[in-house]
Amino acid sequence: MGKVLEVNNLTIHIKTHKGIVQAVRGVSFYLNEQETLAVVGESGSGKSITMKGVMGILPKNAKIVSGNVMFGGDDLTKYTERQMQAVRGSDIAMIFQDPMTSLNPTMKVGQQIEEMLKEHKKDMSAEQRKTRAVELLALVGISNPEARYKQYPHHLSGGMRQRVVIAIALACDPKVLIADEPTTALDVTIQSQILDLMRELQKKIKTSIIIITHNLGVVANVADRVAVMYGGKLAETANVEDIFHNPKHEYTKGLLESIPKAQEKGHELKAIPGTPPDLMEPPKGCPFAARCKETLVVCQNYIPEYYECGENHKSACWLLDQRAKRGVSTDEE
Ligand SMILES: Nc1ncnc2c1ncn2[C@@H]1O[C@H](COP(=O)(O)OP(=O)(O)OP(=O)(O)O)[C@@H](O)[C@H]1O
Repeated sequence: MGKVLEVNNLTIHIKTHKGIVQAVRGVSFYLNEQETLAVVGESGSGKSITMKGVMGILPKNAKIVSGNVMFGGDDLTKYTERQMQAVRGSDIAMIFQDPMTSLNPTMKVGQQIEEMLKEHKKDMSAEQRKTRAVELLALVGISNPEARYKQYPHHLSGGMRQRVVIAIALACDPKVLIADEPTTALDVTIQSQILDLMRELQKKIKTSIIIITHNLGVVANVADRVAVMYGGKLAETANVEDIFHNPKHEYTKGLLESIPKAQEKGHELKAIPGTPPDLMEPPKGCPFAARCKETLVVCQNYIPEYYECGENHKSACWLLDQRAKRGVSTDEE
């Protein structure tokens, strides 16, 4: 399967009045055609800034320091803002956390879908746009789409609004859809409906999807592969089965223990003790060392490289080093 997007060694710094935040520190990943990749990590791990870097919508104080974003044979980091505007929406679309902030409250939902078409599909007639808008509303599972087309966002429930946001994002058949926490603003039942919808849509329209979330639990049924981020770096990437059944990074294991299990009554949730590192002064060694139960001295001082743990499976953990495996101390003591 071909790669639709490839990010290599992306490094992004954010300038603040207190200093420079090293928000993304040499992140590399790829997205295959028709695949769903989940990027998972606690708040502040750098997920959103990474994707904003990919989309060319970084805040003004943020800058790509190095690395590239390869899409269709081009490096998007070299594109001008005008070129990126053409890419956004038509080739790569992004959905944000809160559907209410992405929708225009003063415009009917049908019109909002048509705006997207007007911008990117200039040869469509008004009639074709309307037909397409209604078709898209139906595609995202909105019943009675003809009537909904004429309604304003406040007429719709939260789940419906999120469906409209997805319809707008899909209007121009993007090759890649990036969904940033598409479900946090919604209740759990709606969350799973939206994720099911994304799964279904992927089969129908063959888009590649990146889902950004802090909740590893919600991606179990939707993702093909998972990239776990921590402290501005990727900790582990693997197929979803391996992440759940054969995790290699202590951070991934910690995230798994903190997933609420609905069936198990009295299941004790174990939040990972401690807090993520300050990215203004990132630790010298493994970013997770300070919270890791298995930490070695080497972890404090040197950043681990990525160890191959199987097919599509890489983890940045010193415990996977042959020396640690043989019981030889990699510590300096
Ligand atoms: N506009 C900004 N100005 C300054 N620092 C920022 C800005 N946006 C993000 N950061 C910092 O960059 C780092 C990465 O943030 P990012 O939003 O990418 O994390 P995240 O993993 O997506 O978290 P969340 O799930 O809370 O969105 C954090 O340390 C954050 O405080």
